[in-house]
Amino acid sequence: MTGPACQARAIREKPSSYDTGYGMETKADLTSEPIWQQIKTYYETTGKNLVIKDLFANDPQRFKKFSLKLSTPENGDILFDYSKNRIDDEALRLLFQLAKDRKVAEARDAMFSGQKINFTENRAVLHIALRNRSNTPILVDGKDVMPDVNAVLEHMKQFTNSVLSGQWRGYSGKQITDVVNIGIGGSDLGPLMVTEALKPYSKGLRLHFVSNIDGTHLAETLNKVDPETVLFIIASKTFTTQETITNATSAKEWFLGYAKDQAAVAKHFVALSTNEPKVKEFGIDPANMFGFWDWVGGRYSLWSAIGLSISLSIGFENFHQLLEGAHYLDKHFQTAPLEQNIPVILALLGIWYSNFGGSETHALLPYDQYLHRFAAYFQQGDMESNGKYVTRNGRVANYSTGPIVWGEPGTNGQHAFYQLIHQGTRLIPCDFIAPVQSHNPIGNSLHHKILLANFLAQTEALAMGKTTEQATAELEKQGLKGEALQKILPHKVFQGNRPTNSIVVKKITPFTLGVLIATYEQKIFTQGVIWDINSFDQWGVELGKQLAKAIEPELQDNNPVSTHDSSTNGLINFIKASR
Ligand SMILES: O=P(O)(O)OC[C@H]1O[C@H](O)[C@H](O)[C@@H](O)[C@@H]1O
Repeated sequence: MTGPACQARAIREKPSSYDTGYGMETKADLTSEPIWQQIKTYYETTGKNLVIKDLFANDPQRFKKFSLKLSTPENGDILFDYSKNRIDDEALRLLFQLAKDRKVAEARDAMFSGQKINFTENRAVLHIALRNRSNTPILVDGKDVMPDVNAVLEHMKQFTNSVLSGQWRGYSGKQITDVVNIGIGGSDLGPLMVTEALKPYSKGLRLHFVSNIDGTHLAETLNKVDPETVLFIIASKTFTTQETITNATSAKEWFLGYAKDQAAVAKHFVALSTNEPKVKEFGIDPANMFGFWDWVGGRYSLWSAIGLSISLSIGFENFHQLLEGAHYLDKHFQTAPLEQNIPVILALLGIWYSNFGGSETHALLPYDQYLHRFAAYFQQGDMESNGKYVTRNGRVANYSTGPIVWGEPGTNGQHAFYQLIHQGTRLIPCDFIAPVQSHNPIGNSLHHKILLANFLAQTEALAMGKTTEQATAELEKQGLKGEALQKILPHKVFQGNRPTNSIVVKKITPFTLGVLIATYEQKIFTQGVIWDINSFDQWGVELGKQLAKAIEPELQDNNPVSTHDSSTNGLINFIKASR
């Protein structure tokens, strides 16, 4: 056989020098997919001219059509309203086709069945197993991981109960009152975000988190705790992270300065890690180690032993509820048709705006003070997962991938950066998250009524804006006319057409929080599949670590350096001369 047919066969049969991990052929470049071109054309001809206000005016059924309700067994309904977007039936049809053509369902099934989809590290991606409360077997290299998952959960339960009941005592016989989690990145952000979000469920221990290598973080925390009643949790998947090991070593020195007995360490230090030899080397008894596995990514690890501080804060039953909520969402993600699949819809809307509409960022705006670290948590969750320019087939992507994620809780954000969302020159898709019920209905729920009114008003204002006619009428009412009115008028007009999603839960409970976190995790997964990137490695953080290791010894003495670029040399030499 010769000619193009032979060539095509040769291309198909060419052994791949890497494993894409999905058990399927390497994908075509995204922008050369016919569906990509179709969406592009549709965006250019129709999509960019869609006006949310008109879409509502022309379709009384729009909310009904573009919203979904999930009914949880015991935590009320969850409403997902995506009608305030610049989309119509055809845009959605094309986007769902994109998800199909990019094999989102196949990739999802590959993840859930334990395939090593994190091919640059040759690892499965199984945070879903950590919350697989159905206990269906999940195999990695032919071995069911669920017995190990359940054994660690049991260990966490026993330990939590023992500390909370007061059975676990410090070296001088006192009960534990404070827990200090020492970890960074995924070993910090998740437990911190969740313990803050679920504070109303606290069982009484005071929780502290030390992450930064800046000595201030540890010093300020140690000032607040008593060596006789503090428990240090050293949380590190690798147990080699410089910040965490340095902070943990200093914490141990501080502790021994009071306890003066090496044996006391066992009563005040536990480790959460995949690396038993390093845990031992640090001086923590393996009996006080809670393990997990290489198939748990750091930024997906709050469901693992890394969640021990969560369990200590809210009790094991509530931690279990968090897992149940995430599992509930996982089942939705696995079984709902793409057209009714909330994470998939969120992912596709993000792609619509970022790849076709040119948006650069995505705002997460929870109208709940307890969720004040939610956006910070998903900065790592999203940006470390999808901040990649190399595709799975090793090429440089010629399209944008992960967005810049940011946000603050409402209403604080309204008085800070919402101006730019309303009247700035950039397109900023926003997700609003709100609970119907507050944990603190003070003032006969007055506060919460005002909070919810603001959430509703903002999404309405962003979508509908204020026309020239409306603004004119308002100014006239204030007595302005003629030139004076014309001068101020353009500043009072809101174009609107700013897209938002609204997610409303009955209450922020462990279960509903589990649903929310898993929703965004699976959204990130879906986008990574469509963009054809590996969402589960993070090589991009390595270079800075390497260079820091090389620079650190150069800061030992005061001799000027000249081995770097002139800026880095200049900065180092300034620091040396100024200390
Ligand atoms: O848990 P550790 O091994 O200490 O890692 C902590 C963090 O360090 C890194 O540099 C990674 O970028 C993060 O993904 C990780 O969560």
